[in-house]
Amino acid sequence: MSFVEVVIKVPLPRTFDYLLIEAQTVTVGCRVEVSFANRTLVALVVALKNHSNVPANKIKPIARIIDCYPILSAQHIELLRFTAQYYCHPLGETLFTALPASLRSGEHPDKTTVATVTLTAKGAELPKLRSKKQQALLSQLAGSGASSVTELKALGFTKQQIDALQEKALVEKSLEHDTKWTQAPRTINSKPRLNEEQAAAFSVINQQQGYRTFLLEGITGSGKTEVYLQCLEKIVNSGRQALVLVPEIGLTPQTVNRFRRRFPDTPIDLWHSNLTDNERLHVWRRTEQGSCALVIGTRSSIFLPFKNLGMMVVDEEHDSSFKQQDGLRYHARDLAVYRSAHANIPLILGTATPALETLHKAINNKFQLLTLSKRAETKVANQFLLIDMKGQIEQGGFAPSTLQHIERTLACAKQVMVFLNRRGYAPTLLCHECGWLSQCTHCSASTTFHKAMARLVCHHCSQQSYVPAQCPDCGSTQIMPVGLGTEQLEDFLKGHFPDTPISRIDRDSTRRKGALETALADINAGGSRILVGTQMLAKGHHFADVNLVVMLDVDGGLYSSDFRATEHMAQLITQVAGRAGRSGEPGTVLLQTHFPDHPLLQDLVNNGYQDFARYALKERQEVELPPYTHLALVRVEGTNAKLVIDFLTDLVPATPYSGIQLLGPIPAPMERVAGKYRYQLHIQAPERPVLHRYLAQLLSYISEHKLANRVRWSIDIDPMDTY
Ligand SMILES: Nc1ncnc2c1ncn2[C@@H]1O[C@H](COP(=O)(O)OP(=O)(O)OP(=O)(O)O)[C@@H](O)[C@H]1O
Ligand SMILES: [Zn+2]
Repeated sequence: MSFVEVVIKVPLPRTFDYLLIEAQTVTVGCRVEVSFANRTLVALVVALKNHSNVPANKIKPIARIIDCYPILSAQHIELLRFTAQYYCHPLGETLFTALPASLRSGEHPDKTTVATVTLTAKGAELPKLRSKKQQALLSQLAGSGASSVTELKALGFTKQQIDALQEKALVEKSLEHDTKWTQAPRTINSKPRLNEEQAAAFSVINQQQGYRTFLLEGITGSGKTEVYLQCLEKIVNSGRQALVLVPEIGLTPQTVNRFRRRFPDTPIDLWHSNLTDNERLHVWRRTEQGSCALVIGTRSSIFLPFKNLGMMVVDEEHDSSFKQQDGLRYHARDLAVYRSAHANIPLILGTATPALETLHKAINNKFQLLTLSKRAETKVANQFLLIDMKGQIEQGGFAPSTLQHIERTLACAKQVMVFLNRRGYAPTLLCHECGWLSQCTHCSASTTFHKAMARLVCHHCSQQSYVPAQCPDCGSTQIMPVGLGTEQLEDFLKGHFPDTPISRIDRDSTRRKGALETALADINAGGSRILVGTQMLAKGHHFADVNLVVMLDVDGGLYSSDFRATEHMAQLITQVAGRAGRSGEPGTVLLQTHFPDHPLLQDLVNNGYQDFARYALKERQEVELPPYTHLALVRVEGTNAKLVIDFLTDLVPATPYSGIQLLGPIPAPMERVAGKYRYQLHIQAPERPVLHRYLAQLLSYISEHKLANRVRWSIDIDPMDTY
């Protein structure tokens, strides 16, 4: 008798055996249909065996075999097995999380192909068109050759525009996968000559055979991307594929265009959360069949099944968007390290502000440190100025001297960037008479006042309500906004500089499709002179004319209960500051703070992130926090606070476990979100194997616990924040 061991998408940390009837053949990595708890479900075969411990009268046969060929290779299953085990997540859920939705639901892997678009001979003549967008699409294609739909969409083009050109017979779509690109040498467009430091880093990486992780620590604007591009050239020229992981908001048209311009006839695909299910399936298949050379993708592209991967790059490796914050809480950068070691290929982690974990590994020679200490285009470093806000008479959140700086910069025909990491008009409303504050009724948080929408919005559960005309508590009409948001900054600046065009970039202003692309294009064309924005504006952009960067409210990070807060603050300040003075003249960075003498802030602005980070590592070592110890969180939430606390209390053993430190149950920093109470247990160990052994025991204890089904619980390995 033959049996198959399968995983199913259920939250149980185990596999299931089914019987293979004679004449049925199936291999590991194929999907089958099985009956499970009176339902028919898609399952994935992870092993074949001759024996099963399930009694013969209990074992059920497979209902149907879906695939003749495996949809996951053994090597890929191995990566996902590791992921499941490391992140203490059920293997079934892990495998199904990695798969694109269409494959999860049992559809044929070639159910869909999303076209590649090329100019026809008629299109190549670039006829004049009435529609500007269609004209732009034509010239894009003239420059790029065949382009994937995912790429064109990332550049802001739409399906309608592509279809319109097809109707006019100016473009054609082809549906086939082909690997022709691996044979012909690629066209590589002109590139700058690397400076000395870039050349040194490039030659080390380029000579690397097999696995090695490089930390490319290069200050903002030092030309890290240029180093990636030149390293990738060798990979695609040898017919191998590469994955470039970028933060969620790093996938800008500018980034895409940079790769496209350098590799004009190389198949490039994009992977991010806005793809349709069909597009996802298509990119998945293209990587698997080897028909695309480069994927630029966000976090989950780490699970793409490349046929012949030759290199991986993680850009802005410190970015917290690489960590998934629910379900399978994996860190794409950490999995990239594992994956490249297994595939025996080089990995580049690039950043101006390495995560302390990464820096620690580089200092201990687990990773190789490569440094770029000079800006590629500007010779002089930016100047930092701390504006002491104590006792200042603010206008719209700005100190008078800040406004003077802005005025002077505008007068020199340069652009100004104003950064505040809070969207909306004001973070809360206050009743002047009784002290009432606008609070979310479902969360322990205040609701943000959005003036243009005339709504109060909770940024944690998205609940919206009308702005009250009177205080709900005392009936007073003296309700006023307190605190600052980007919407208010824009309002104020428009009043203060009435003739100056201003762009605001945050989640609210860019909700409409194409709005972000339009705003960025406008900034780059020099149309807007003041840019106001949240972190969407902070990273990766190259605005040549920005000469002054103003950061408001940097104090939050200095006094926070989260041990990573200062690290994140320093990264943010450095990244935002790096937007200034990117071409030619050095820029100025103004930080408004109430604590200009704070030692961390002083260290950061006088000695730079490099120095700050090494000092911060020492501090972590002294207080035995990651990366010197390893941390896991058990997070529990539920509508009944008592059940949540009882359950967590019960997980704390009566006698301590050797090598393990427990803290909790403690309330999460935001104790209630969307009506649920949230508590956590911190588990810390100096050695990773000790932590994982303990977690394995804990998991089996939880699986038998009578309260485990009455609350929502999860385990977070290497948590990025404690919220
Ligand atoms: N060797 C070089 N010679 C001339 N220009 C260069 C060179 N290397 C990079 N540049 C240019 O310098 C600018 C900054 O380079 P790049 O974007 O690669 O830096 P980065 O380190 O990736 O920046 P950031 O961290 O801020 O995103 C770009 O306009 C790039 O074209
Ligand atoms: Zn809420």
